Amino acid sequence: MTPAARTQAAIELLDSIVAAAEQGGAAADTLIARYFATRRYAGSKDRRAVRELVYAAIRALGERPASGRAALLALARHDAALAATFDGSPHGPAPIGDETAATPGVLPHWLAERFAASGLGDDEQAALVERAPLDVRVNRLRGEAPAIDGAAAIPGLPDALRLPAGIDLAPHAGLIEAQDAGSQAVTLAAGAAPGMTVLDLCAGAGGKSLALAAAMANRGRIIASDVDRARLARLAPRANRAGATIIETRLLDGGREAEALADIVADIVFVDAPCSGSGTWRRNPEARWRLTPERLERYAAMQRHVLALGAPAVRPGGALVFVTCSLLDAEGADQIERFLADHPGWQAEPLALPFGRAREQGVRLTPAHDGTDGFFVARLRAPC
Ligand SMILES: C[S@@+](CC[C@H](N)C(=O)[O-])C[C@H]1O[C@@H](n2cnc3c(N)ncnc32)[C@H](O)[C@@H]1O
Repeated sequence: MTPAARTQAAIELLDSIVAAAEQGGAAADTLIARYFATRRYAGSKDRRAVRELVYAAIRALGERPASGRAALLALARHDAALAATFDGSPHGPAPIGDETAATPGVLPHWLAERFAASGLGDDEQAALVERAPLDVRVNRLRGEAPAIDGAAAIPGLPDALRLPAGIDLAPHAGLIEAQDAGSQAVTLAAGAAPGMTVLDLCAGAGGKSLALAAAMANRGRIIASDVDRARLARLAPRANRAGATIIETRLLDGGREAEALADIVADIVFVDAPCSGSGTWRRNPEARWRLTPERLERYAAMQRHVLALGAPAVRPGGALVFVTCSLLDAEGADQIERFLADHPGWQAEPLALPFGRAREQGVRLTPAHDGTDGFFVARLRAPC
């Protein structure tokens, strides 16, 4: 592909990413994979260059741009080589005329206000869309850490490694799980130990269920539940590879979850609640173009729902651990304040984690402060 054709491809991809953000369509990575699946003429260097251009534009623009062309014009203003590819050649974009480029920024205006109100200023906001490192968890149920060139330990997390970008993890399936250091740290907050009964209420495909099983040395019982059949179905083969035999899955029927959970008396109920994912935007920065105040309120309502579902399954004196990968108080501290107001006798407990800072009754990890994905976690003790 010529440089101009690469620019045109990035424009087309950004058009579809903008439309998907508006209409709740697929993620940018999926759209990029689909685009190239039908364009076999694009070599690996072309694909990499187009992908980098697309992500550079996504990271540079806080507000959703009007079009892919407006997005790339914003980059071209400060990049003469890119501007030169708008040359009108057969597969390239039309020359730059008198037109409006998108406005650079980190976040949509309304979200910048919500972050500021949640105690996160400009530096914290900027770090939300920087590139994320590749962190993994060594699954001690399968053995010791393999020797990998460039692997670095992460202080405070004995099972974590930070790896150089682009490492192929497939040869280490079962022994190494891709898992951000922040995700590992909040799972430690559960305090899961061998012999316990743990309900992982929103288990998804089981990333944290596997970490809980390792923390429990594969002794005890983990019930991994979720309302999403497809996600939960991915857990069993992963657990198999990881040697985590104590995990049983339980598919929940949305709206009738309480009935399906009625028999459970758990030492720990771990609620990794559905959320905006604002703490993980380093990995999918276009997600900030999707969020609206209405969607945020829907997530907050789901969090209230799953917290209320989890509480009755905690044994007297047991713990309810609430986690979101979000930095917004609406999806963190505010949820805990409300839960405690509605559930007399419950108490938030102090947490000793290798990362994070106290935020009201919980702990918050941020990309700027901790170098991890962003999380909120709180541990609530049930009355005896
Ligand atoms: C943040 S994700 C969980 C990620 C997962 N724990 C992991 O570590 O990979 C939130 C999950 O909550 C699930 N969920 C949403 N509403 C739920 C409900 N009412 N009951 C149980 N799970 C629910 C979603 O399907 C989604 O898989």
